[in-house]
Amino acid sequence: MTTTTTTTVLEASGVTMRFGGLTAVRSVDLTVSSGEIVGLIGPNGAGKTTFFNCLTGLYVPTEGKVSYKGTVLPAKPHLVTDAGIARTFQNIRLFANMTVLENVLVGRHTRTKEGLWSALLRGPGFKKAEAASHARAMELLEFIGLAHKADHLSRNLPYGEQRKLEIARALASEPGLLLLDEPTAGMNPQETRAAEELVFAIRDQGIAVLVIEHDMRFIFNLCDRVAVLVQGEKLVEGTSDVVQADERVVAAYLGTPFEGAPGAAELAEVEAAEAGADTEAGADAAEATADTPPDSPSGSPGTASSTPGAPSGTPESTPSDTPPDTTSDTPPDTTSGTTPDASADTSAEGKAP
Ligand SMILES: Nc1ncnc2c1ncn2[C@@H]1O[C@H](COP(=O)(O)OP(=O)(O)OP(=O)(O)O)[C@@H](O)[C@H]1O
Repeated sequence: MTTTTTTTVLEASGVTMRFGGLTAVRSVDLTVSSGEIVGLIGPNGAGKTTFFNCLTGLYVPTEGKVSYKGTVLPAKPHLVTDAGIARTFQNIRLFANMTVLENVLVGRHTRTKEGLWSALLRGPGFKKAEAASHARAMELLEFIGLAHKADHLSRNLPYGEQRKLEIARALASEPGLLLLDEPTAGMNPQETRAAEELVFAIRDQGIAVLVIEHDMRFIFNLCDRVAVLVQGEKLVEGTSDVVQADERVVAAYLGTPFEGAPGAAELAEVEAAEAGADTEAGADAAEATADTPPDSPSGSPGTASSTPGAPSGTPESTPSDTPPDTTSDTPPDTTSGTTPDASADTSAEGKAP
C-alpha cells in the first residue's frame, strides 16, 4: 500500500495590507498543501490580487508572515521565485517581440547558475546549461501544446494561447507552488475547459496551485478547497460544496440561482462546440464518443452566473483569436516573479500605493 504524505507548501498567517486608510487585506490565514488546488474567490476589490502580491513579495504586508515549505519568505519577488513560487498576472505580461520559446527561456533564468562571465565567454559550461534550458523550455511548450509555435512572436498568438504561454513561463522557474491570477479571463468556454485540464495536469506534476478566478464553474470543478475573501477578510473556507452552500457567500458574492442563468447558456455552448468537434473528428472518433456523453462539469454551481459580481476580468465575449492590447514590450516583471520591481507592477495594474 502506498501512502502519500501531505506537506504544507504555503502558509500565510495574519496577512494584513493597508494602503493609507484602506485595509485591502485583513488578517488573512491561508495554507496550501502539496497536491492541492486551492481557489481564492470574492467580489471585485475584495483584496485577492493584493493578497497574491503579499505572497509574492511585491507588497510587504503591513502585518503577518508568509512561509514557503516552513521558511519565512523575504518580501522580494526574485527571492520568492528562487524559493519556489511562480505566478501569472491578471493582465498578460509577455515580451511581445520575443518568440514563444524565448519567453519561456526568460522564465528559466532563476534556475540557471551560469553568470555574466560564463555567458560572455560562452564556455562549455554555459553551452551545456543553454542546451538544457532550451530542452526544458521545449518540453514545457509541448506540455502546454505550443511547441509547434515556438518560433512565433508571442504578440501574434491568440489570446488563450498567450495565457498558456504565461503559465509555461511561470513553470520554467520549476516552482513548487503556482499562483494563477484569473487564468481564464478573456477566454472562450472551450479555452476555459482546456485551461482547467491544464491546471489539473500541472497539479499532477506535483505542483500545488492557488488560483484566483471569477468563473465559478471553473473554480468549483477544479479546486479541492476554496477560500472566499470579502472586503479583505476571509469569510469562508471549505470544499466547493461547502462554499457554494454557504448563505453568506451566496449573499456576498454568488447570488441566488435563477432560471436561464448565463452559466447554463455557457455550458450548452461548450457542449455544442464539443459535439461539433467530435463530428468533425471523423466517423471513428464520432462513433467512439457517441457512447460517452461530454463531461458535464461536475461541480457546476448551477448558480445565477458562472461569473458573479460582473467581474471586470472575465469578458466572456472577448474574441479568443484577437491578441490583446495588454501584451506590450514591457518586461514581464514577475510572471515567474522574476523582476523585483514592485513599482513597475503596481503602476501596470494602476494600483500604485
Ligand atoms: N496599490 C494600491 N494602492 C491603493 N489601494 C490599492 C492598491 N492595490 C489595491 N488597492 C485597493 O485594495 C482593494 C483590493 O483590491 P484588489 O485588486 O486586491 O481586489 P481584487 O479582489 O483582486 O479585485 P478584482 O477581482 O477586481 O481583481 C481595492 O479597494 C483596491 O482599490
